[in-house]
Amino acid sequence: MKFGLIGNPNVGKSLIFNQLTGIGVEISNFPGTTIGMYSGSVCYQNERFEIVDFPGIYSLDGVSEEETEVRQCLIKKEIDTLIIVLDAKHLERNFYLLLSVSEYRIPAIVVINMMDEAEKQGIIIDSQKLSEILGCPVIETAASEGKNIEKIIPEAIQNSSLISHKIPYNRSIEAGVRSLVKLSNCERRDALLALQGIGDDPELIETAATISDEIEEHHRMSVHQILAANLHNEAEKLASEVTKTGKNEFSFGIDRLLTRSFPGIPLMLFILLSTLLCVFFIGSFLEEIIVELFDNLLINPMFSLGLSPFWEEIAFSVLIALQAGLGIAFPFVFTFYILVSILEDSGYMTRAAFLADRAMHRVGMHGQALIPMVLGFGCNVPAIMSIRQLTKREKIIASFLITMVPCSARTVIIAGIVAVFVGIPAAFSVYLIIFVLIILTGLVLTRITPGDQFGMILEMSPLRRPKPKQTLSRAWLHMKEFLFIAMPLLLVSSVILGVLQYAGIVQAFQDMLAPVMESVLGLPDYASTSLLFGILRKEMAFETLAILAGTADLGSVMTAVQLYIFAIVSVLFVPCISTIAVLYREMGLKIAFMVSFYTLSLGLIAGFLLNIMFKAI
Ligand SMILES: Nc1nc2c(ncn2[C@@H]2O[C@H](COP(=O)(O)OP(=O)(O)OP(=O)(O)O)[C@@H](O)[C@H]2O)c(=O)[nH]1
Ligand SMILES: [Mg+2]
Repeated sequence: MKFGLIGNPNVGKSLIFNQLTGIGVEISNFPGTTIGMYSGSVCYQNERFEIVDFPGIYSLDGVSEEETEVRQCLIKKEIDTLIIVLDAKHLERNFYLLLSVSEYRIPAIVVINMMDEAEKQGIIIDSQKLSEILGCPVIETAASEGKNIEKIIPEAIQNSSLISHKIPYNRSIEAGVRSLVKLSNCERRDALLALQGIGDDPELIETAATISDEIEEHHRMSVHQILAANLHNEAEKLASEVTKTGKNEFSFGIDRLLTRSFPGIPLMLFILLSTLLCVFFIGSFLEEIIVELFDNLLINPMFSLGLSPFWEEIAFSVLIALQAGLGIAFPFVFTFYILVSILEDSGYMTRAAFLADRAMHRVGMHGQALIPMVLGFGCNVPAIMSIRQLTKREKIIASFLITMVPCSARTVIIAGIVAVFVGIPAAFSVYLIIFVLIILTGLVLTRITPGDQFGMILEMSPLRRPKPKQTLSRAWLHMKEFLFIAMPLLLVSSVILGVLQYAGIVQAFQDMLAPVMESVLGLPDYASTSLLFGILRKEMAFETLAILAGTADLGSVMTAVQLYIFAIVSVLFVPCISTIAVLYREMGLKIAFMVSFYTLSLGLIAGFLLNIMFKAI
């Protein structure tokens, strides 16, 4: 038996999935967290059951990749029982999806989650009545408190049933569906989709087109619009039948402050700047401690061992790699993710996205494109994966812009090199340069990329107090990736680098590129090797610089200007290999190549211009 958790974005599906399976998929107070499907297993009475966490969707008759993916899964009957998760505070909107799902004739149970918040807002829900209307079990839960989660699986196994509630569609739609079912011998659900032009059977689509043309002519509305209106009306009716709303939402007043241009925008700048300052301060404080411990306890004692030059080179490379990885990246990455998790879980991120929306429109993208951009601050890889929901034109623009967004690894470079060795104002100026370049790139691409620009409603996450446990576990989820993927990669690369250095190959490579490094960028020759390693993972540009310079105290071997230029070039220069790989998968070779070429040129040109400018001063 296979269960599927289905529901709108941000209703708590992944939290429920984690609690049922013990797996730790990412959860956050930001719509669209889950990208793709996660599968896990849950044990009940000595039997194992599979459970799938679907990405959040608003409807099943859209054309976005997520909606298509979920729809296909339901059509192919890959799921035996659906667990439909609703947000108790937004039943009306959530019922829209529930009603569309009911057409798929899959046994289901309904989980009304977020009951804790609904109760606080004085919303009373008659779940008994809802269960009677729908003809399937309804459970009230509060996943953040673990309330009633244990009831979900037993109920789904024993009592799940088809939703018997019928949606009163417009008469001409019902007539159209009936004739299509008779003519093409298809299922009712397929007829409903075919009338909207969705489906894989060209014959069915063709027959449906003649019927829908008639309906559309008669109603002067598309079938899609008529169906949506019918579903909306029914969802509204259902919600009013089973809910009683109490007091107004407490966040209303605060929300007005946060989302108005004034004081919203100054507040946003303040919050974002303070977040970066915290990363810089806490990160450098922790960094100093770790670097010193490494120097005193491991690196200096290693030199007194009297190893042969070859082994000394290797041991030194490994120790410096460990020092750079743990001492430089760890403090910044961890602090960064804790702060970002707090901002997201408090619900502030969607408010910031809302404010930035207007600016984004000028850059040619709508609110929904902001979600990938915000995700990009963490890591560009999931950000690129989440552009699937955008239109082709926006996908192209987003591919360029997201790969320029300073992700956590770039923050490590900016914080670890510029903030520590050059100064905090200089670190902010790097962000400023990047943002100006992102805006300029966006402005140019909007002009030259063909296609329409659409409007889009961005859903606000509720404002809530972040939970320390959840914040820490999210930061840990990202740290795990750093420790188990980045650290081994760094260690292996450092050994290879050590061997190549011993064999003189690194020097030969650097000599070849030395003219570019020295005369164009004003950097020492070994910067070329670091930049190359930075393509593996961005922060490795910084870590290998420390390895090649032979010290984590970069200020003693490079000037402030050199460190600044190095940071700018490595931050802009070619996205990391994982980003290029997802770009290739999502957008094809041409775009992946164009983005890489563009960022490479941008990095080198910016470095060159800065070099000339600093020389002139
Ligand atoms: N107060 C409260 N918060 C909850 C509850 N369930 C989930 N949350 C919070 O709601 C937010 C969204 O939870 P997720 O599990 O990521 O939601 P999702 O439905 O998987 O979202 P998408 O992946 O975007 O579709 C997180 O911050 C959770 O901690 C609940 O019952 N009560
Ligand atoms: Mg999720």
